[in-house]
Amino acid sequence: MITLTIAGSDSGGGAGIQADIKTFQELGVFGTSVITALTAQNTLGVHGIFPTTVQFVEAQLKAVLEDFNVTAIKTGMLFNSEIIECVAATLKNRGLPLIVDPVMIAKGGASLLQQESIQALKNKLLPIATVCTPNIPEAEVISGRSIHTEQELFLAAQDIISLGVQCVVMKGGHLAGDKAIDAVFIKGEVPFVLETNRFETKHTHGTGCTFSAALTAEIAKGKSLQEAVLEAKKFVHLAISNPLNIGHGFGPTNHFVYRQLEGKCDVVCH
Ligand SMILES: Nc1ncnc2c1ncn2[C@@H]1O[C@H](COP(=O)(O)OP(=O)(O)O)[C@@H](O)[C@H]1O
Ligand SMILES: Cc1ncc(COP(=O)(O)OP(=O)(O)O)c(N)n1
Repeated sequence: MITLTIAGSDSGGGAGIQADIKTFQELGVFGTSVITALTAQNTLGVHGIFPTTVQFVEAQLKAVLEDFNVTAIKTGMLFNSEIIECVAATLKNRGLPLIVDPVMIAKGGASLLQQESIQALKNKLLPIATVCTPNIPEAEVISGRSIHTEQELFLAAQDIISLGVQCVVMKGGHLAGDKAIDAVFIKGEVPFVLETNRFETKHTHGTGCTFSAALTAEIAKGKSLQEAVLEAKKFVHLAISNPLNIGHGFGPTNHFVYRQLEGKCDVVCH
């Protein structure tokens, strides 16, 4: 199985391309990459961004797609409208599962997507996406609604599905409470929730990238959306709850532990 991640590089190794490739590897799929931007980043924050030219994004896409039999693709940090439009035009009509993690702002506050690119994300990329995995602030930006209640969460998910996405996973890492809850909306099906205990830690850098990469790996293996989101939730929960304590700030998660524990993790599904 071969996957492709189209995302930014995190020199600190906890998020972006690096988190994706590590996750693919741990889940037994071969990862390829298209790098949209270099970030000078560590556990203390994003210190610089150097975007790739759209011509070179296109060259990387061509090189990977003309040689490898890719079975699922994910996007992360896309940075600007030109890159989004290039990615969407290249992937349109290929019929491959596309997982869009609509990365906008790093936890430290750095902007990883230019504000004026939201329309390109909504109008070009999401209509060809299989799954979109927003956290709550990203879902608010895409849907244009503030999300404080279950009803607002449901309506925001419907708004995103109406853009053409088949499945929306609303990641609840930013919600308060002692549970880490993600709500899964699949077009035409009854929504469900995946729930684990919330692990008290500051080392959550790259959780969203890791979750969406695990989801992509499982979809590449041919798992159903329901099976794939469950396995991705297990992967990220184990990675968060067994921290490595690396760096002086908000550290990365533990990408090794899922394999070491053979994926054993309690997730409540209701
Ligand atoms: N402290 C935590 N304990 C357990 N799970 C968490 C914790 N923080 C986030 N998660 C889980 O990590 C995944 C990524 O969520 P989130 O942190 O919201 O994404 P992002 O990095 O895009 O903001 C979700 O499955 C979420 O429930
Ligand atoms: C290069 C790069 N891509 C994405 C992110 C954001 O990752 P995320 O999983 O949302 O985690 P935080 O950075 O928000 O902790 C990133 N930082 N860098």
